[in-house]
Amino acid sequence: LLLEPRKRRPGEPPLEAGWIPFLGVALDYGKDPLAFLRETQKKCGNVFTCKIAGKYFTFITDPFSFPAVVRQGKNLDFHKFAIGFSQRVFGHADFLAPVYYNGFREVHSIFHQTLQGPSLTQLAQSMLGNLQAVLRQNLPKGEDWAVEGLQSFTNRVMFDAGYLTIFGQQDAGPSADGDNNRTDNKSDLCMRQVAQHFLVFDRAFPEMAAGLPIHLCVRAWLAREALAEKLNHSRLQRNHSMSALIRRRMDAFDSMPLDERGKAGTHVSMLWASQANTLPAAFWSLYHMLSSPQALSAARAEVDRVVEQSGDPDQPISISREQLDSMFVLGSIIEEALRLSSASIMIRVASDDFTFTLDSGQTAAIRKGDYIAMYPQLIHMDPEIYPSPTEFQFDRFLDEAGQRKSEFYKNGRRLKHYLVPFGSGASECPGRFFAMCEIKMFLVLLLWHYDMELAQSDAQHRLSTDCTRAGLGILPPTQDVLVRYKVRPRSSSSSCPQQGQQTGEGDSDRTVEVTE
Ligand code: HEM
Repeated sequence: LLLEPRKRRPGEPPLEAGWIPFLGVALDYGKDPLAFLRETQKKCGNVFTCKIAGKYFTFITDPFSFPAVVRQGKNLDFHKFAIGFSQRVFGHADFLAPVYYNGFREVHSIFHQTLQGPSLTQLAQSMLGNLQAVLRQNLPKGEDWAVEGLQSFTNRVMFDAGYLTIFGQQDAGPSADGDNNRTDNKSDLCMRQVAQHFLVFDRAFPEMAAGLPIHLCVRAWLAREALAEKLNHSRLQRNHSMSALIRRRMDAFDSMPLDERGKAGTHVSMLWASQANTLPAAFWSLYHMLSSPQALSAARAEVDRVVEQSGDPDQPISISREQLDSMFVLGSIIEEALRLSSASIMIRVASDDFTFTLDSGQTAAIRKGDYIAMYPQLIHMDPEIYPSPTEFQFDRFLDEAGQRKSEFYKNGRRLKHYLVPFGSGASECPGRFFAMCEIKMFLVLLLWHYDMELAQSDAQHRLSTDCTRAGLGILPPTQDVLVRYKVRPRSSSSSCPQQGQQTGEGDSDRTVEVTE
């Protein structure tokens, strides 16, 4: 029965089932999803169903119809797909089982309580302290240029600071020179191992997303188990300066009928969610800024203006809520980098047969169990919405007054969903404000403390995105590029973020607040 070709029923959207049994159009889709969807849209219109690896996906490609999907009526379920996938990849419990239902709802509400609103201020404050500490430990202090891969540099700094902010740090005890605030070699080595395991695990995501069982991706499986070992509750309990997000999740999981490995699996999923998109997004923001002389000079002027107001340039940077919010140039650079590199897919499962009505009034009959999919890259690369869509224009998200631009049009109508790197509706990323904030702070610190430029040969050629990860979020570059950097001469005494130290929420009196 599985091999019997599905017939299009009256009222259903056009069906692209390909000619290969089971796979359907999986190969064409997998080669270049954006090109495939554009072609099919031209042929079939704004709604069509594709058979991909035995499953039926109905793509809604008209951005004006997105709100009807993300409003998530009773017929469209987000959790069924997301939890099934997450369980398979991270090896945690099946949270759709009735025994976990109430506990899971509570766990889900923790995202918003700890990543947004007043908690975000604390989290951002902690991240700023950790970023300054990591930079202080890693960057050259003399006047010579250091040379490194931009991706490896970004991953190192952002992974370490992000990890310490979310999971806290192991108590390393006083170091030989008596400096309690320094991370000694032992815990530094530990952090490098965690980062290495994370990258190995993350690299296997395209295969796992395509359905390959993790046990067949042996290196990824071993890396995942090593991460789960690091994030088990007895170890985490020894960490200090842990975020409220993880503290509250630990309490919630302790009150559920889960074994220790099952609890650790949920923390591995949180580690992945907090890092997998942030690292490439930070990379592209920095890369595009360094590649564009206009972007770099506008960003530097903005940072100098804002940071100089905040007191003693020799002290670790403190940034108030208003100051961070007033950095529209950096905001525009990050949003433009996200627009160019984001290739996520939003999926819902039809929990019943129903009829979907598009914004135009056109209807489409949907079968129970089919997937409804939206692919925001179609919007991000639409030349009608974004002229010269493949070009980086640092001021694309600035209006005439130099403030954040939020008016974009298609067919003369204003769009609600013009930039969707964080998803939308029930599945919208709860960490989006924190993500914007941490990338902004990363750029502020680099611009303030360092001179940085792409190595000459790398400055001339354009990097491309790694499309094998299409559907998974922010695409990384296909290769790394060299960057050189040194301490920015400022005054005789100011150099790098000297006094910064790793901080947890509430550890520091710096003020960093961000707007949602
Ligand atoms: C630039 C950085 C980021 C991007 C582009 C991004 C993007 C996304 C997207 C597209 C989704 C929805 C996936 C879906 O529809 O299934 C998502 C979900 C999620 N993200 Fe992010 N994210 C980023 C950073 C973060 C950070 C820093 C955190 C936490 C500290 C985080 C936590 C989460 C969580 C917990 C979910 C799952 C939400 C749920 O199950 O309802 N993300 N993210």
